[in-house]
Amino acid sequence: MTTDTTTNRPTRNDQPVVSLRSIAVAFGGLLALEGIDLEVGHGERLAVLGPNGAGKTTLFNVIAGDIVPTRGTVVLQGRDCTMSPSRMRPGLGVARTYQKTRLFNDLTVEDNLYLSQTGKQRRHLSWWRGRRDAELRDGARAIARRVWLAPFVDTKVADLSHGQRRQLEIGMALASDPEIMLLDEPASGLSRGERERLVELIEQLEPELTLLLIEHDMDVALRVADRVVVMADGVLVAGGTPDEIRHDPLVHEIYLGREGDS
Ligand SMILES: Nc1ncnc2c1ncn2[C@@H]1O[C@H](COP(=O)(O)OP(=O)(O)OP(=O)(O)O)[C@@H](O)[C@H]1O
Repeated sequence: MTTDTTTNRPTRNDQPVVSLRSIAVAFGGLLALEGIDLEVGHGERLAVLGPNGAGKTTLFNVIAGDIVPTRGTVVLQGRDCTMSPSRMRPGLGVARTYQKTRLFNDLTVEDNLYLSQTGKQRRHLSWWRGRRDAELRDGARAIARRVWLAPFVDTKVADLSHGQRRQLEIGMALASDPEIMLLDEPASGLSRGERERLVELIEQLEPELTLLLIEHDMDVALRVADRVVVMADGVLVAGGTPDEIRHDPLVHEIYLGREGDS
């Protein structure tokens, strides 16, 4: 494996970008994940489906370093990262969004994006040194354009619509220039029109970006993904193309059946 000396990240090769091997996570007596083997390729768009409590967020927490697995190995871009803490993961190319919004409501869109770039300071001091404030301002506005918020750079987050906040959260994650992006229920609580816009936004992100998406909305998940895995009770129970998953009776029983019950 070679390393890009400017970013200190492993460079692209044929290895999977994300490789989880025999992952288990126990919370006391509860096994939230068990025997998870999962590989995600460069630029792949993977949707993770499953009913409440299936283990989807725990899976993301393991990839993002928020949880050290009880057993198993996490390999990101060829590097064993099992024990590396979450603060190191952006340097390994990982960014994520959360179910609950983590924006600064009283600041503008530009200020939020500005600050999300300065967050790199801790991670890439060499990157930060010599950069002028104006460059970071330019960077913030460039990210706003990437997430279709250019007309709102001077708008306070508190005055954005729910959908625009989701767009901004994706922008905040993009600010660390990630190779792997974890989107945790980006469409939750959005109107039909907002969901449509979000799907289009996600679809036009750079094809090189590897994307993992947790989404309860099957329509959103199956449109955005080129591969889907389904979880239930901490294990992977199905996987395939969106079309295969759409017609899988087991998936209907496990996922849609339970969702319909709730
Ligand atoms: N920090 C924790 N401590 C104890 N139990 C936890 C913790 N985090 C998650 N769990 C439990 O682990 C299981 C999996 O939770 P997880 O949040 O990963 O599921 P999920 O598929 O993301 O659910 P949802 O769709 O509701 O977000 C659940 O039973 C949950 O209660």
